[in-house]
Parts: sequence; C-alpha cells; structure tokens
Amino acid sequence: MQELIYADVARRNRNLYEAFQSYVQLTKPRIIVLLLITTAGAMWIASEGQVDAVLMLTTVLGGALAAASANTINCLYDRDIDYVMERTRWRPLPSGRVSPRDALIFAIALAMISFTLLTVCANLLAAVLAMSGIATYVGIYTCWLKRSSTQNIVIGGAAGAIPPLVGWAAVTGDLSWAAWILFAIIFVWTPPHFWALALMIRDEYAKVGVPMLPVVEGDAATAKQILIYTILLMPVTMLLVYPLHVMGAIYTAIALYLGGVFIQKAYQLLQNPSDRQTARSVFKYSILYLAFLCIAMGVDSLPATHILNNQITAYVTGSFSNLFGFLSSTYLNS
Ligand code: HEM
Ligand SMILES: CC(C)=CCC/C(C)=C/CC/C(C)=C/COP(=O)(O)OP(=O)(O)O
Repeated sequence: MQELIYADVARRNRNLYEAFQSYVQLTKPRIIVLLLITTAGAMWIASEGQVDAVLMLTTVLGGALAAASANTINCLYDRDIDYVMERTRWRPLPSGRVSPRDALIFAIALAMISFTLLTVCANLLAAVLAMSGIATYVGIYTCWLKRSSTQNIVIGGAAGAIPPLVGWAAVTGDLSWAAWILFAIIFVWTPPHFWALALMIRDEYAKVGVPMLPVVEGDAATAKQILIYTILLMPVTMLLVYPLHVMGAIYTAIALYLGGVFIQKAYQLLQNPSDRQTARSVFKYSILYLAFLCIAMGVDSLPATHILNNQITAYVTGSFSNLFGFLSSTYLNS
C-alpha cells in the first residue's frame, strides 16, 4: 500500500515537472537571457555603474515576464506553421502538451504580473514600454509582417530593441539620446542575427510559405543585406562615444574589434552565401557580439574604469595634438 502511494506521488511530481517544463519552453527562455542582458546593460549605463540592486532585479524580472508573454503569444499564433516545420514541431502547442486556451491564460497572466511589477517597483514608463514590446512583437511582427513581407524582421525587430529602453526608463524615468542609441544598436543588429539563421533554415520557411528574405530573394541577396547591416552597425555603436560621450576608450576598442570580426564574418558569408556552416558561424557570432558589447558597456561604465578611460583619452588627444603640432610646424615652415 505504502509503495503504491509513493509511486502515485512520484508520478504526480513527474507530471507536474513535465507541465512546468512545457510552460517554460513556451516562453523561449534562451532568447530571453540575451534580452535581459541588454536591459541590465542599459540600467548599468543609465546609473553610471551604481544601480540599485532591488531595482535591477525587479526590472529584469518584469522584462523577462513581458518577453515570456510575447513569446508565448507568438507560439500560440504560429502553432499551425510550427506543426509543419521540423525545428518547431516539438514545441508545447503543436505537440499538444499545452492547450491553446491554457497558453493564452498563461500569456495574459505573465503580461499582467509584468505590468504590475514594473509599475510598482520601477515606474509607469518602463511598464508601458514593456507592454509596447509585447504589442510590437505580437501585432506588427507575428500577426502582420512575418507572413507578408521580406522586411518582417527589419520592422518587427523594433520589438527586440525595446528591452534597453525599459531598463533605461526604470532608472531615469525618461528616455535620453543614449537610450535611443542602444535601441538603434539592437535594431540594426537584428537583421544580420536573424537572416543568418534564416539562411540555415530557408527550406523550412519555404515549406510553410513564410516570405523570409532568403526564400524570396535568395542566398546571395540575403548575404549582401547581412553585410550592409553589419557595416552600418559599426558607426551606430560609435555614436555612444561621439557625439554622446557616454562611452570611453575601453568600449571603443572592444566595439571596434567586435564589429570588425562581425564584418569579416559577413564578408566570408557573401563569398559563399549558400554555405550553411558559414551562416551558422555568423548567427552564433551575432549572439556573442551583442553579449560582449553589453559587457564592454558595463566595464566602461564602472567608476574605476573612468580614471583609466580619462588617462587613455588624455594620452590619445595629447598624442594627436603633438602630431598636429609637429606636422603644422614642419609644413608651415617649409
Ligand atoms: C524580432 C526579432 C528577432 C527574431 C525574428 C529572432 C529570431 C530568432 C530565431 C527564429 C531563433 C531560433 C530560435 C529557436 O530555434 O527556437 C533565435 C535565436 C536566438 N535569438 Fe533571436 N530573434 C530576434 C531578436 C532577438 C533579440 C532582440 C535577441 C536578444 C537581444 C535575440 C536573441 C537570440 C538568442 C540568444 C538566440 C539563441 C537561442 C538558443 O540558444 O537557442 N533575438 N532568434
Ligand atoms: C520588451 C519586450 C516584451 C520585447 C519582446 C521582444 C521579443 C520577445 C523578442 C523575441 C524575438 C524572437 C524570439 C523572435 C523569434 O520569432 P519567430 O516567430 O520568427 O521564431 P520561430 O520561427 O522560431 O517561431
């Protein structure tokens, strides 16, 4: 009898754990981690490295819940095509592990908790921005553009660029130019990130009639667009240095290096646009690129780094003025 009870409890626990896993899977948790790194990075810069720990925790949690809600609604809306594609067939909705009704209730609950948490612990602007992220990702990307335009990801990508705005607003209560540059960095980063993946799984998207760029315009045209966006990304990242002066020498060096490697990889892809391995390498690098760029921003904003940054800047400016002095005296005297 005792054993039967134990077996029953064990089975129930296993079922509970499996249900829990299915709901977690609905939220696409691995993507959320990088979204949160951009939120935390923005908070760190906005507070010049002196962010309140409770505010950081609650904002990141609120942002995670909003993104989880957005991803769940995306899974709900796309369950028809997810069922047909190999890559997505085993997601909780197409495989029947979660019912559409339960997924909807889950997504609404997540959004409501996120809104309340952000309003109470951060401010209304941060909460409204998070909700606008859900609206953009679901309304503009998922329901409207994903199945109708090759530029779906360019315009819909704005949703993924909202998390740093949430973080910035949570700290300062408003949105400065620097916050909008962070938005612009992720906005320009998203097409190379996604199109590299789309090159790898082009046939899957073609099978379900989703007009991703490689499906409609081909591999070479997509690789060309990827290269254009990676080149554009470099000056956009530098806007934080000049004219905004929010970042210093350490960020500049790391951002230029990371951007240089990104361009090099995109160029390699252009040489061989149908090579899946090269596309995979660009996709993987895009994730590393954004994570390290945020880390560079964080390091650059540390109070201790300011001293080092000032010394490097003074040295570089001093060297330049010496050089200009030398050149002008040489040429003016000759
Ligand atoms: C609307 C714009 C975006 C689209 C359409 C998009 C699309 C995708 C897709 C289809 C995947 C593969 C997911 C899977 O196999 O389940 C993926 C992976 C990923 N995305 Fe994006 N993405 C976008 C924006 C972003 C943003 C803004 C971030 C973070 C800042 C991000 C971070 C990631 C990460 C970290 C992965 C890898 C997840 C893993 O390890 O499996 N994405 N993305
Ligand atoms: C502030 C806030 C709430 C922002 C939300 C931003 C957000 C959730 C971005 C996620 C991007 C993403 C996973 C796209 C995949 O979509 P897909 O449908 O093309 O991927 P799939 O083919 O794998 O289903």
